[in-house]
Formats: sequence, C-alpha cells, structure tokens
Amino acid sequence: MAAVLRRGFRLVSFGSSQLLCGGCKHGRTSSLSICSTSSRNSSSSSSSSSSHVKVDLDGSTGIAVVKFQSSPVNSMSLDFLTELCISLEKLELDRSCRGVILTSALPKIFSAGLDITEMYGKNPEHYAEFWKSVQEIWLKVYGYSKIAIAAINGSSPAGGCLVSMACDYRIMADDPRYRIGLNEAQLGIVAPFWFKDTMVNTVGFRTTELSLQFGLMYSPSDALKIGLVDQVVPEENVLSTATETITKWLAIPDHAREISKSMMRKPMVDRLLASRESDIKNFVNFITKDSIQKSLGFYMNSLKQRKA
Ligand SMILES: CCCCC/C=C\CCCC/C=C/C(=O)SCCNC(=O)CCNC(=O)[C@H](O)C(C)(C)COP(=O)(O)OP(=O)(O)OC[C@H]1O[C@@H](n2cnc3c(N)ncnc32)[C@H](O)[C@@H]1OP(=O)(O)O
Repeated sequence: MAAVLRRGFRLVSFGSSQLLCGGCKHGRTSSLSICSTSSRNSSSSSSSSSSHVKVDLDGSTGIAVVKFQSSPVNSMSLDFLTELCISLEKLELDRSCRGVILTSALPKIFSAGLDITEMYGKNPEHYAEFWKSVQEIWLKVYGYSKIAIAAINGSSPAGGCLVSMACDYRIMADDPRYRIGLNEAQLGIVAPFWFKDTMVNTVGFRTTELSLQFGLMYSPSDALKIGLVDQVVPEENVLSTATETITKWLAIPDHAREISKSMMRKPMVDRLLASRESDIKNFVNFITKDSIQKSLGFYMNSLKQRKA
C-alpha cells in the first residue's frame, strides 16, 4: 500500500492510448489505513471499513459499493478525502473490480460538501494540505479508469455535487426535500475553474453560468431537467438502479470504454495537473482573506442557528 501511496499521478500505456491513473499522495496515510478492517471470502468478494468509508466488493460481478459513513453529514474533511482516495485507489488496482458505485450510508445526505471547518480559522499550511486533498479526490474520480456511478441518496451541495459530477453517471433519489448543486456563491466563496469546467461538461455553459452566479441548488426533478443527474428514482431503488445501470456499462469492453473516457476527460485532468501549485496558492490566498473568513464564519453560524 505504501508503495501505491508514494506513487504520483502517471500515465499508463494502453495500446496506442494513454490512460489516466491517479495516486493519492497526502503523506498522512498510514494511521488512517491501519484503522481499517477488511475481509475477503472464497469468491474473492471483500469488505473493508474505515472511519469514513465502507467498501463492499462483489468479486462475482466486479462491482464495488463505496459508502460514505461520516456522521452527521458526510462533510469532506481531510481525513474523509484521504480515506476515500485510498479506497478508490485500491479498487482501481484490484483486477477483480470493474466499477464502483458511490453512495451514502447516512439517511438524507449524500455529502454536505467540503468540510467548512477545514477552511475556517486554520493556518495557511493546513489550507494548502486540505486543498491538495480536494484536488486529489477530483483527479481520482474524474480520471478514474473504471466505471464510477453516483447513487445520490440525499442532498449533495458543492463538493458533494462535484464528486457526483466527476462520476460517469448519476442516479438521484426522488425526495423533493433533497438538493444538489454548486452553491459556493451562497457561502461567499467561488468555485474554482475545475469545478466550473466539470459542471460545464455536465450541463452546458449557460446553465453553469446561472448556477454558479446564483449558487443554485436543484431539486431532483429540476436536476434531471438540466441534466445534472441522469435518472431520478424512488429512494429505495437508488442502489438497485445503480447496480442495474453499472451492469449495462460492464457489457462494453473495458479497454474501449476506458480509452473513450480518457479521450473525453484527459485534457481537463491535464489542465489541473499542470497548475496544481498555482491553484493551491490561489485557494490559500483567497481563503485567508478576512472577508472570506468572515463569510464562512457567518455561514457556519447560520447553519447552527437554523437548527436551533
Ligand atoms: C477565484 C479563485 C478561487 C479559488 C478557490 C476559492 C475558494 C474555494 C472554493 C471552495 C469550494 C467549496 C466547496 C464546498 O463544498 S463548501 C461546503 C458547502 N456545503 C454546504 O453549503 C452545505 C451546508 N450544510 C447544509 O446545507 C445542511 O447541513 C445539510 C447538508 C443539508 C444537512 O442538513 P441537516 O440534516 O438539517 O443537518 P444540519 O444542518 O443540522 O447539520 C448537522 C451538523 O453538520 C454541520 N455541517 C453541515 N454541513 C457542513 C459542512 N459542509 N462542513 C462542516 N460542517 C457542516 C452543521 O453545522 C451541524 O453541526 P452542529 O451539529 O455542530 O450544529
């Protein structure tokens, strides 16, 4: 595992094409992976669980279900992002896995997005490390060589929406209370170019323009209308629909699907890879501004007051 983690992003030759293959390089992996438990049975199915992520791989189908289990709202902390990245990396390297379904083990929430407490009241070094892990999860999911389907069984703002959009296909529960979208503007922060580009590639330019400026959050039916999700189904059917859907994708020869995916996504992945350091600097400069810290503090308080 350590060898896997030490490796950076690389390109793997595949016939005449090069596929993207990510590496999770947080340098803070050992304590997290030690906490995980795993088991493997005779049909090469396996389960593993760490504090934020649970993985069940069915060796007979090649489908892995990756469940977020970070109470109360699956907010993406540094630890959460690290564990998720490691889990996805392991599955990417596991020949018995051909596709993953990302979903939540918690009721009503897919993910509350990036953990705001990681971006508030901390020092610049922490912000840089956190942002690097955000970049890594996007690079991992967007450039994933295997099939990735989001089974969105709850609300999915901002970073939750980004991870969903980075998958190949999105199925959302039809509960009208759930919302999905890039709402950063409502927090007084700005989605960076690779969030924006991921959305443009999903729903088109004009819809993204409106969504980002207003920080719009969509109900499942509206998300379906604009193409932010591909299917809306009753909540109890989200996982089974995701499994049926991934089975259809599995009927396509892996190499043809992988090369097609890479052809579509590699330019965007390369753009972030080429500007990671400047993107981190931009983030740190932005997030350390007094006015931005004030906005985030105000937003956190409003979340707490809404509850009271
Ligand atoms: C031009 C250059 C640009 C450079 C880059 C600059 C900027 C960077 C952009 C950064 C991109 C950011 C992406 C993000 O993902 S920001 C996070 C956005 N997320 C949200 O706005 C979601 C906020 N949460 C909610 O709306 C709700 O909590 C909910 C997810 C719908 C769930 O509602 P409910 O079940 O009613 O739970 P509560 O609201 O009661 O929440 C329970 C506790 O969890 C805390 N919480 C909620 N969300 C977060 C979060 N994202 N991070 C941290 N903590 C969160 C909430 O405060 C409650 O805590 P408490 O129990 O202590 O009160």
